[in-house]
Amino acid sequence: MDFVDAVKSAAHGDVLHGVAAAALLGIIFHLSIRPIEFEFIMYHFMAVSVLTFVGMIYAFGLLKALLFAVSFNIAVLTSIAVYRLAFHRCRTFPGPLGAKVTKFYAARLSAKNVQYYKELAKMHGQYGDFVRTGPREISVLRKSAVPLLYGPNSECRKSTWYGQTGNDPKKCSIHMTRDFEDHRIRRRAWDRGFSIKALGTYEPRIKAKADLFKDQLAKHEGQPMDMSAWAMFFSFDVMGEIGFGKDFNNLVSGVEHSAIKGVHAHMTMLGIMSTVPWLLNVLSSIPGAAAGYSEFFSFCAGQIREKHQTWDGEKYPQDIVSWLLKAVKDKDVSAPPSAAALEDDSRVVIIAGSETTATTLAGALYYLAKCPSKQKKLQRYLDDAMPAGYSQWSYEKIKSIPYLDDFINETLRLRPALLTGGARETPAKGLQIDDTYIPGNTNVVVPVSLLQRDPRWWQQADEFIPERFGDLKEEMETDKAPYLPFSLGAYSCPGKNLAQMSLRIALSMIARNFEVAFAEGEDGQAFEKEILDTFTVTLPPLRLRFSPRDG
Ligand code: HEM
Repeated sequence: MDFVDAVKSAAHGDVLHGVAAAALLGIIFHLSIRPIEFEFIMYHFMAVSVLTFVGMIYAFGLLKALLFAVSFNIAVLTSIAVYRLAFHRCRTFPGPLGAKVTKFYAARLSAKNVQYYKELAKMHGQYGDFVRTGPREISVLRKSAVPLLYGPNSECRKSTWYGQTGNDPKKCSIHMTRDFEDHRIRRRAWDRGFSIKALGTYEPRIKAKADLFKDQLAKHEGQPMDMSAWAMFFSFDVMGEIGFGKDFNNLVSGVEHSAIKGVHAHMTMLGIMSTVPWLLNVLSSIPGAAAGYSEFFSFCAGQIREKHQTWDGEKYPQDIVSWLLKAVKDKDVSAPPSAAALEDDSRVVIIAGSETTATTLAGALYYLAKCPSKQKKLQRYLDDAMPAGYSQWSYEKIKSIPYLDDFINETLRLRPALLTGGARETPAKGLQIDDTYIPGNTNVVVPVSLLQRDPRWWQQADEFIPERFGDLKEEMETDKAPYLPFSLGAYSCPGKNLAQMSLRIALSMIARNFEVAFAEGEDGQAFEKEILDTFTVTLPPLRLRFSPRDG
């Protein structure tokens, strides 16, 4: 009996044949969708499934429809599991059984404590440097993987993770653009906004924000202040100013901007769900499901509208979004290809620019408090550069204090702003990493936070030693160790110089003007151990006390 007959017989009450036909259909369905990136049409598939189910109820009645649907789904899932375990191109890689079958395994691990990077560490401890962490995902803990995945000649594109907000390159941000060529072209508009000349226009405005920060620290002299929150206020205000030419007013009010609140409130959920590449895609397609972000989305859209009206296209752009608008106005090929893409880019400005800088600044302040001798050393360099006090501050002066950069670099080594992000997909021909061949079209994760603390390449790996980037560089073989807090290559961070500028300005202001110590009852343990892996990092509170140094 062939398949059509089977369906007919089902219609005539032959339930068993119907169930078998549905199961067969399930297997055929799985085999036929295997070559495509099905995660990107999952939402459509689900919608079609619901319609088909309703049609089946109409044709066969509820009970039979249920039976056929269950049979179809069990067959699909069994076929997927058998294929992934026994026939998949990644089948020979070791890893937990659950991870080999489904990415929901990673979601479950992430949901435990939202510290997926720790789970990755455990898996690498158990299975070695190459672990199958998803059906077609390998996590690699090898220094040699870095240039192959992120180097200038890498042929690896962004992984399927980047398709989770939709896979239309005309509508998504630069960060979610997976196609090499599309990305390369769009990157030019961004890079103009971070040129040396553009940075020169940003510097005095960042300094003005740092001075507002200084006023708040002085006002709260000796009182505990949550630096996870205040570092965020600083960096959001900087990105408001440099990203949009707008005052977000966090530093003055001491309150988080309402548009950002919703984003932060949903960061944990985002961190868990984004481990399954299609889950966010499906949810974001359901009207109302992303309500938590709606204020942030409409805020950014409003900012773009406002800019369109107020921006003088003849003037030299004063902020990053104006650089993107200029590309649109000039009909430059690098311009965001649609209004939706421009809006998405504006959201990236805030998220990519603020969260990362804030967590790094909070991290640096943590180390100031934790390592008083390093704090003293940094203060000596700053005092030498400004013997008569902070009034002598200039960016030129602090930029040439190598220890300030060493301090920031070491913070970024121990506390990178992206703990496990930045996965890449191997080219169709695959990728050879040392003696291991990774098959083509496989997502590869390089857990940066583990790599940057790996004792195989880093001496006294868990200790905060800024000198490893300076006087002890040769002795500690720093240049040979894997270090990529801003990632590397074509998709690396375009905002690196801006971030470094903000961090130098803020850290030099704080260390020059204040003694930094843990507040009473704070020992930094939670800040050290309880950071959440939500693509960017979510920090627990860090209560510090600031006492003025001069007078
Ligand atoms: C300490 C601060 C910062 C750190 C550690 C950092 C780190 C990173 C990393 C690791 C990536 C690569 C992400 C990936 O591969 O998916 C990235 C991308 C990006 N960053 Fe940053 N970043 C920082 C600050 C900034 C700032 C201030 C901006 C300014 C808006 C910015 C804008 C971006 C953008 C637009 C991308 C996407 C680039 C692309 O896909 O071509 N970042 N950043």
